[in-house]
Amino acid sequence: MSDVQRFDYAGTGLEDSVPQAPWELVSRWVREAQEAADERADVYEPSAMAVATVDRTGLPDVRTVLLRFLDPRGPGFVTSRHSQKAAQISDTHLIAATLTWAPLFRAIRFRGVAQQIESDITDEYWGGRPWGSRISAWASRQSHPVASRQVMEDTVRDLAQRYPDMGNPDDVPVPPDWVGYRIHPQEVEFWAGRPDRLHDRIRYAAASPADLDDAAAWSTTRLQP
Ligand SMILES: Cc1cc2nc3c(=O)[nH]c(=O)nc-3n(C[C@H](O)[C@H](O)[C@H](O)COP(=O)(O)O)c2cc1C
Repeated sequence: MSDVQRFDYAGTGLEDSVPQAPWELVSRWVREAQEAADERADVYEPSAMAVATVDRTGLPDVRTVLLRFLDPRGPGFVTSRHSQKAAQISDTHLIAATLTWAPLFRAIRFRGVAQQIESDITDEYWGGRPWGSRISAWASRQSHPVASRQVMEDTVRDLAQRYPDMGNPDDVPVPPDWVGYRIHPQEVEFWAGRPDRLHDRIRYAAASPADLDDAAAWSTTRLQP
């Protein structure tokens, strides 16, 4: 890695005066990343979010999911109750995540507890997914072993016959393992890359998990890069 390319970061700084609660910045940075992805080839999958959980022995785990819900209660994603992450959430409730937009020199980190998202919200989202994705979700017992790819493809073929694509959101029923989690945060940190690695970091902290727009709950600290 010694020949790694080095280039300076020209992110927009976080001035000393930031909003009292993190919601305004979270929603603005997510929106700006999505707008940048529409306009720039170097910004793609702006919703990709690394989500860390902890198992019952204290061993951390991390994987990428897509940010699918964002409101003042925190960022949310969908997954399977069969997954390793769901088991870890059930065991410890602890969760952290980061959204990183390297070409924009920006990142946001969240730490907090996982909350299950209300099923009317995740069911509605289910109906908007492409038919093939809905079939694949039924076919997969996420994070469990399978003998071969052929086994999965055979399962998909059987399910496609059972739930054919009629072009309707309810062609494929919501599977029982379909679940969404949100990160109800206790800490939110904004990172803005600046020239000469003199980056900006502003951390919002609350005494306990709080809504992102609850001005009374949050205090801010500037951290050294
Ligand atoms: C770009 C990208 C997006 C992904 N989105 C999701 C997602 O939204 N939900 C999900 O359960 N897995 C998603 N995955 C797969 C996960 O990274 C992971 O493999 C899977 O959830 C199983 O993780 P677990 O065994 O730790 O539970 C995505 C992977 C990538 C690379």
